[in-house]
Amino acid sequence: MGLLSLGTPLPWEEAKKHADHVRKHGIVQFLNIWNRIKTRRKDHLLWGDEIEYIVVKYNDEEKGVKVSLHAHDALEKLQVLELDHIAKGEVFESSWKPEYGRYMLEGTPGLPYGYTLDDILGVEENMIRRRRLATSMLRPGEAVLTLTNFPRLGSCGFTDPPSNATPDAGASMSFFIPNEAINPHARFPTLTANIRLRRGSKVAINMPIYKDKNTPSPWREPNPSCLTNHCTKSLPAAIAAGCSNGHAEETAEAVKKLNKDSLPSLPDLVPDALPDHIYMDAMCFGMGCCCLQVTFQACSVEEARLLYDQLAVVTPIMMALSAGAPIFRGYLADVDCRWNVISGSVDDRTIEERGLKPLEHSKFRIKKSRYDSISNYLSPGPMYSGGCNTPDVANIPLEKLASIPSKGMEFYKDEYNDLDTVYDKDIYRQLVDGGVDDLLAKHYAHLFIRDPLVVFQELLEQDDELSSDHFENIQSTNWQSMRFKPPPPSAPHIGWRVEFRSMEIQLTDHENAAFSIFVVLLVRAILSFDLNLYIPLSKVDENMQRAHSRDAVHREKFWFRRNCIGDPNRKLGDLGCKCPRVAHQTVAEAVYGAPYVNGVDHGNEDAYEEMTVNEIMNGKPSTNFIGLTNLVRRYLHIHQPAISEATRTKLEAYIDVISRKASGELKTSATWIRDFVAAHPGYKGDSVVSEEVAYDLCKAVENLAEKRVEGLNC
Ligand SMILES: Nc1ncnc2c1ncn2[C@@H]1O[C@H](COP(=O)(O)OP(=O)(O)OP(=O)(O)O)[C@@H](O)[C@H]1O
Ligand SMILES: N[C@@H](CCC(=O)O)C(=O)O
Ligand SMILES: N[C@@H](CS)C(=O)O
Repeated sequence: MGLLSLGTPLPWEEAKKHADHVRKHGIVQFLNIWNRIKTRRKDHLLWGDEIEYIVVKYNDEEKGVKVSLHAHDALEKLQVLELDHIAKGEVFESSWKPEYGRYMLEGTPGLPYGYTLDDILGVEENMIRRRRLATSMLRPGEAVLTLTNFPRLGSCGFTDPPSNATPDAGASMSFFIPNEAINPHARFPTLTANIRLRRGSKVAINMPIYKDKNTPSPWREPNPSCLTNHCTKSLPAAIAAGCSNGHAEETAEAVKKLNKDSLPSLPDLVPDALPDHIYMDAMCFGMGCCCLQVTFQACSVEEARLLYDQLAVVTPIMMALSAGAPIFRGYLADVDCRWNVISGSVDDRTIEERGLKPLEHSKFRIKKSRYDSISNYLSPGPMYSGGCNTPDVANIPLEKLASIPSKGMEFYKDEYNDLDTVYDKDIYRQLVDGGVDDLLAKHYAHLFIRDPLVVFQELLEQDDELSSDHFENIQSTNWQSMRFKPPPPSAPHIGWRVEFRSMEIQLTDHENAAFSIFVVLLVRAILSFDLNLYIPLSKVDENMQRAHSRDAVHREKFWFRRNCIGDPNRKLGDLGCKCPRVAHQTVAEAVYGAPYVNGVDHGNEDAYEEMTVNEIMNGKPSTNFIGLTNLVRRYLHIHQPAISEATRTKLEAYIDVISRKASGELKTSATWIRDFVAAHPGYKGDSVVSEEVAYDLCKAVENLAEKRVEGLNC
């Protein structure tokens, strides 16, 4: 959930006139923050998770399931409860925010978790209590699910209470998504409308259909009956108004041929709808999906930059492992993740920016949607990363660190920052003149090529010393696989944070806890062993696409470093370890249990290769690659005497979930859902997920999460 400012949102024609103002002041606001706290050190490694929920409403007699638009009322009750506690000066155990869908909730811990390993063990319990609390606010017949996508989102009559799509009006002008399904907070409909208007057409998302034994080939989606019933009168106008997307001539032809009594297949009617694909035309199809995000506070800006980079490499791997979205609009898709759907759902680039026409009115050719994988690494490299953890750099002022001419800096920039990312030169100059180094200036000058999408009349003029609203406006509508978050000016106690954003929500709290805790422990291992996970960003992008495909854990390989150990001879004490028992150990001793032998352990220092998820997570003995789960285990092992046996056993149980998902012993959520559909007696092998199948699926997911049935999967 992003910036929730309130006021009168400007329509796109007005908002765009203020884009330069928002950008310019946004950068001034960032510079004010930067110059105030860039040298701040020794913040604690706090962290928190964000869980997104879908609320469904069952009709047990008819075996029906809808998304419940009353979730919004439950959210209001949750927020009142939270505010009551705050008014009494108490901390409430959870915090609740709106999300894009009116049928969604977002819950976080009331306060971020602390940095001890015992703190980590409270996470699952907190998630369980959050689920119970949210459930207690529901109406009869409703349930809270942690399901990445509601399987029939956008199918006929998918909301409770019923509502109709209005393709000739409303924020998204969707054939499938009614306005009522969108959260009424001004941010969400305004984002929706302004993305469409800026783009010059509706968004167009096409996910390949999963070809089952009875799925026709080629598959041309019949016009959904709801489209026929509700929209025939206004359809020609709606298609012409919302759907031209650079195909104006084809659209005009389709409209001419339109016969209201016998509608042709969807691709015949709507030029954006591709044969053999599930077509989606609205922001809700993506932003109405649920994810699991984890935010970390780093001890310093340098450490935050390092974590941003290293974790970015891991985002596709964790996405593949957490895959949970095999069904869209009531059809089985040949993909397992939400990522490309969301990416398409907020793709506000104009035709020129997308490279379909020469640049005339737009300023840049832009390769990616606002929602996508990161485009720049931020850290000059592990050797300068240690921040407050590394005694030998802890006392060097940041200005000096950034200006040290180093082979490392050149190396990381040239070899790994290889996406040739477009950035705004004027903003880059504004940042550099304001004291920001090249890498960070390029990062923000890239994010700031985007226009602000939601501009509130009342918030145009701000005190740039006190507010970061203009900065957050652009920052929070760059939805990338990682987010680098400066401290807000209003909360001086908060430090530099990074947000890990690629994971899909898991069906159970145990799995959500396992994924969150694994990323937390990986952060510890990265910092303790000064790991080096860098590969070229172009390879990270390739990995992101591979992670998206069906059963990527078994069927794909991913680029990864053969050697993750930065400097095997470095002493743990030099990396900030204060424990006298292990501080004298080298990284190689800690990781491999033996001193480093040149060339034997690591081969070519900088090589990367394609590995399966199992190899990346559990190790590849033939190349001595230890695997991320084992690195995490080694981190726990070296601290063994300080960790109680009980804590160690519980942590191992979480690591084990990840390890067994990687090995295929446990199914991903997506595979579990696919298998459920395939085995359902009502499924006809034709890729169609009927409401009856969806009902039983939602019930099964609810039972699994509520532990009414023994963990089928975990
Ligand atoms: N100082 C902190 N250090 C680490 N994590 C924090 C800190 N403060 C809050 N968090 C955690 O960060 C997560 C996101 O909280 P935040 O209030 O930043 O949400 P947000 O603005 O909705 O973020 P985003 O829009 O980027 O997802 C929560 O899990 C919260 O517990
Ligand atoms: N729901 C979105 C994330 C929304 C946000 O950025 O807060 C997702 O699944 O990735
Ligand atoms: N929830 C996301 C997408 S609308 C945001 O507010 O940024």
